[in-house]
Amino acid sequence: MDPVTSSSNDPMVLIRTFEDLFGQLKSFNSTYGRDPRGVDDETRKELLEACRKASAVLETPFETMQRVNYSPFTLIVLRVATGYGILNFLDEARLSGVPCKVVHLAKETGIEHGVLVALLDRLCSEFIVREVSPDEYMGTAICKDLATPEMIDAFATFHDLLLPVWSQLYKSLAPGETRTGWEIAHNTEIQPYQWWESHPEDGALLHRYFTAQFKDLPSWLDGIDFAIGFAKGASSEDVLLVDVGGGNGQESELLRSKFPDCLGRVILQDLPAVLERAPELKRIEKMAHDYFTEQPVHGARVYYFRQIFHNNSDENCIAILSNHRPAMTSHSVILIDEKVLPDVTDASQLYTSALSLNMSINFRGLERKKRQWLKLMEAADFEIRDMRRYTAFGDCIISVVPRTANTQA
Ligand SMILES: C[S@@+](CC[C@H](N)C(=O)[O-])C[C@H]1O[C@@H](n2cnc3c(N)ncnc32)[C@H](O)[C@@H]1O
Repeated sequence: MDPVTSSSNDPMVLIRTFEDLFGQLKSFNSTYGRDPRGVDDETRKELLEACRKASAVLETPFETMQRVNYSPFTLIVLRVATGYGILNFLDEARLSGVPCKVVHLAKETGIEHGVLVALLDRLCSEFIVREVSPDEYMGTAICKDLATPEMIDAFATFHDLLLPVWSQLYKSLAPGETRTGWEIAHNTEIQPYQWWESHPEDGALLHRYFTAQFKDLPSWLDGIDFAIGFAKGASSEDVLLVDVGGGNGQESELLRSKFPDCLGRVILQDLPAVLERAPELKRIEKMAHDYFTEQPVHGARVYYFRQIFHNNSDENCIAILSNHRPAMTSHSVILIDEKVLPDVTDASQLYTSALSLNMSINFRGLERKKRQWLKLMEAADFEIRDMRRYTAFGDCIISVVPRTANTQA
């Protein structure tokens, strides 16, 4: 049903529906403490979507306009609140039961009293904080989840590195404009990953974010049986996995920790500056390599790409695949760890549609729908052997091999 145009014919039915719903939501809000025990994730997500739709329909045009216009402040306020440690003070207040006074926060952060109150009021309206009495606040259960080092990095990445670039999308789409949002925002032709190589602080922040962002979700190794499917019969000289563009190497490390008995080498490849900063990991070899040049490691069981193809246009992806074809033997497979979006969109695409725009604005890349993956592999002359979803956010492990078999053993 179209949520905007449809309406009930009978006002009494509508009034009763409002009353029932309001009563149920009030009861839900007073009993549900951010604890989904007993409710399956599918049901939780469906309810979330239904609430979001209901909330969009309930808004007046003025409310919609103000919500949209001020929406960047959610990120901006959380950047300040995590970066200045405000959420930590408020979470301590929650734990101790003693509210945190604005004068205390002003002294600790150096932020002016009036600005702090406005920040805290915004956090209250996001249900992250609650006002206990005038000028006294306390964190909620949501505050606890956001007051972590990983969240500081996440909000800093999006606020400092991405938000200024996103705001150039409109300009980048103007007739005759060929630059991406990234190129306009930075007034450069240097592409993001090359630029970050010479901006070590930003590069390190970004890679900390990449390392941590999915740590609470199932992993690609929950989607496949690596030991049976790929490592069977491998000797210690064989290359088990090449983690192409593997960043800090957390996925290689995960493989080693989940399958400590699998024989074979694990090689982490990325740009030189990234590998210099990456931690040393046990039983993982580092090798600087540009994936736009021919893959030097021949005959690996698996060439693994997580979040590489979405950073690249179809043309670039075809070049990357072509650069791997000569290295692959009949034992080799490419595993692509990426989102496969549904061919028909739905309201649950709130996060993934924004992710796709982010890829386009920065890299001329995109999150691909199933039909786009099929078309890309067809154009690259690769065959999709398997496509397995392992999270509720469309993350899939896609196994591909060259369609024209390599003549090597
Ligand atoms: C989105 S990150 C993904 C990192 C890692 N695979 C992960 O999932 O956490 C993309 C990675 O590709 C690397 N990269 C970008 N261009 C590259 C190139 N031409 N050759 C090799 N690696 C590259 C980046 O340095 C970065 O580590």
